[in-house]
Amino acid sequence: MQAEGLFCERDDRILIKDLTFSLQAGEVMQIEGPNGSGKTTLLRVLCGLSDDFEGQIHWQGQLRRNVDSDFRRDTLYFGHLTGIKSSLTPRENLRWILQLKGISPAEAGLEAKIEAALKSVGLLSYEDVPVYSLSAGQKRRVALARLHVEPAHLWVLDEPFTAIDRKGVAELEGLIQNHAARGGSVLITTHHALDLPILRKLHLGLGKGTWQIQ
Ligand SMILES: Nc1ncnc2c1ncn2[C@@H]1O[C@H](COP(=O)(O)OP(=O)(O)OP(=O)(O)O)[C@@H](O)[C@H]1O
Repeated sequence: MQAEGLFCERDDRILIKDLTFSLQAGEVMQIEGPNGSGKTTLLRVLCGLSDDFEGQIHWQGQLRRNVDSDFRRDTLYFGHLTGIKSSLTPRENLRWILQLKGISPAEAGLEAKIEAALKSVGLLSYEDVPVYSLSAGQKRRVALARLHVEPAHLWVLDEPFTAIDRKGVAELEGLIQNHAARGGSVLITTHHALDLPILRKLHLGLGKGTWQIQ
């Protein structure tokens, strides 16, 4: 993904000014900055969830808006609202999310994959209870199970560690590392100090749209 000359303001406050960067296959980029500096806004802009910006975003060498359906198919967006439905069970949620990506529930091996994903996030024996009866951390874990089953080149993770216990944090770091090692790309916002080898940082300043890449 390449972003060129991004400019973004909200409520007359400039969040991002003249931001240019690229994210290559195998790279993890952490977007950091104080509360309200524009991290979520930037992720939403990059993913096409907000059109309120200036500048250009390219995906696989093409303007992202021209290849929007390819981009969505190849992107996993994990936001503050995780897209998990409370009335469905963890198993049903994963089936539904995969269906949205065009994967048929009848696909060979899919049920075993879903089961393995739920086991990996510590939800074995909770597969068939409605999500509304799970704890806050377990609900986030249902959403994190997507990372095990949903095929996507680009992971966009907005504060994925919220409500996750220490073991879960280490597991998620491992997942991110493996994804990058397989050639995937990751954009992540977190206030947590990440322990990952392939890590660039984009720091957003608070006010006037300043930024810095390390
Ligand atoms: N749709 C919107 N309309 C008006 N203001 C908005 C909108 N979206 C975001 N903002 C404002 O833009 C600023 C940046 O918000 P954003 O959620 O991107 O920050 P953040 O860096 O992710 O913050 P945090 O670390 O607290 O999650 C905030 O002051 C917010 O109120």
